[in-house]
Amino acid sequence: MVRERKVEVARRPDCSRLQPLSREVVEYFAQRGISRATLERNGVQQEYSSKHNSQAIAFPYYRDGEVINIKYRTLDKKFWQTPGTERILYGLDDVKNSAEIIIVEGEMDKLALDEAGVKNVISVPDGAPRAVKEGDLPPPEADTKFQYLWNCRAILDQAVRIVLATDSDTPGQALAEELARRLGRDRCWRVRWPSEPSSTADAADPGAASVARKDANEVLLKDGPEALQALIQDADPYPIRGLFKFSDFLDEIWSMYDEQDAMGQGVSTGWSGLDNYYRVVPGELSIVTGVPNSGKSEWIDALLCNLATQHGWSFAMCSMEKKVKDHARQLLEKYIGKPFLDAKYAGKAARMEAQDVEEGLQWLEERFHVVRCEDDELPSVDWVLGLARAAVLRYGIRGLVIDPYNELDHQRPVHMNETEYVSQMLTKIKRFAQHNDVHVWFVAHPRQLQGWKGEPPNLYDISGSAHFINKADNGIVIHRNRDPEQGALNHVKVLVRKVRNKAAGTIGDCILEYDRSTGRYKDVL
Ligand SMILES: Nc1ncnc2c1ncn2[C@@H]1O[C@H](COP(=O)(O)OP(=O)(O)OP(=O)(O)O)[C@@H](O)[C@H]1O
Repeated sequence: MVRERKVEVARRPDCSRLQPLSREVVEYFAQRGISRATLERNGVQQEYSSKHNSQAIAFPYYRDGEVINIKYRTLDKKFWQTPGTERILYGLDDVKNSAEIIIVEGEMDKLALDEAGVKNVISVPDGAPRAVKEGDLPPPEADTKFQYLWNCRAILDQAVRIVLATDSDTPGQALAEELARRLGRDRCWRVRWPSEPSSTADAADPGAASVARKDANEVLLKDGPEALQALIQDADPYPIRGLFKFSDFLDEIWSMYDEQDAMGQGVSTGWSGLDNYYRVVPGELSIVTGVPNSGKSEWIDALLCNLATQHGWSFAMCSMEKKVKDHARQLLEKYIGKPFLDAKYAGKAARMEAQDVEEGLQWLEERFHVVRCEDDELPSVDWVLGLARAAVLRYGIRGLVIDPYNELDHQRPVHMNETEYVSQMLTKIKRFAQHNDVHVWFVAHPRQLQGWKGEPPNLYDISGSAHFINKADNGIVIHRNRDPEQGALNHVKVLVRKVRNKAAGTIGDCILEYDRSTGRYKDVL
């Protein structure tokens, strides 16, 4: 059996007790710049409230000449509406068939604009929310707070330009956002109410009248009808998420100019020879490759040590192939400049003292954060980026190392090929880098090279996908000579094969000299 749906019929308010405005109420409006003629045009009346033991202003909400709701307001600002009535917008009959509609936050602002000769104005009935509600919009039938919009949809749908003239405070701006979400940002504009001048000259003059205005009524009262009309006329297009103008980035553009783009040109690697080709820019992604044992990890560690000591950077490192104690040893050797162990690799160099270890450990504590997966499973890229984000918030890291790529868990969905998968993963990493202003070094191995004769691999040799090179901001190949006839064995080539940001570098090769006992690199002069 089909259950009969109970249709709720909205109540109509009782208009029989409405009275013409008293002198006191007319005077109240006059003090706010609103004339008797405007009040009459909008049918504003009054009614005695026994509950409040005072007269209340009555704002009738008309639709097609019929009173659908009445909003009451005492002179000391107590508000109520007839329960059970249909919620609609105030002033609806003034915007019938209007291509342009102005929406304000209260009846007083609607009347203020009317006074200034701007008639195509409606007001929301219930003021502004405290904040924008997170998450997706509810379906219209569940959108109780904004039911008035859905009830007036036919009229609102006709507007091609909707000017949001809600208050300048936080709730007013939240209301503008909630309205724009529902009405469509592309046809919304917003009024920029005058704000306090920021110049110290003005601030220093306490006698200067405040120029900040919160709403239409205040502008009418303090600046007059023409000023109010002009503000409505000059409304700005409502921002559309994801669609910008360069002027939205003026601060960044000018600070880049004024500061000679100190960060955009990157910071020194600590090796002047390499700085000609590669400098480290926060927010970029560098892919580092090289044949096994070429020294990729060693070189990245040495670079991080330089960045830490010379620029005070700190890092999160996800180096899955290394034991933590070995990684600590390698970093300490670079920092202290002495071998950690009395072992063959140290040659004749004396090992570091316990005091050096103490000092170095203190430095490691400040500069490096280790990302490690405690269980046997391989970590996913999302897991690594989640921890790196935590390290940004907690420790302010400027760099992240993921070494190597193949030690991440690659659970590729069945519908995705490897190219798509790598592309999506690198997009996540780039987004992380950009949003957090963190430089990411991503180590990827080349595929097995057939008939390899000792030459450096190509970036396109990286196993998996050409996306590595396409998506990277920088592509670096680390290569070391293993043939004494070809040159010194401790020479390491840093082959900069891709640089997207011309302010930070260019393609080219640099040779560094490796000191096996300390793991340090220096320029070959
Ligand atoms: N120029 C060099 N001369 C001699 N030994 C070097 C040189 N560069 C690096 N090494 C040594 O090679 C070893 C491997 O270095 P590292 O782990 O950095 O290489 P990798 O390219 O990251 O290796 P893998 O691809 O296997 O991860 C280390 O013991 C390091 O000391």
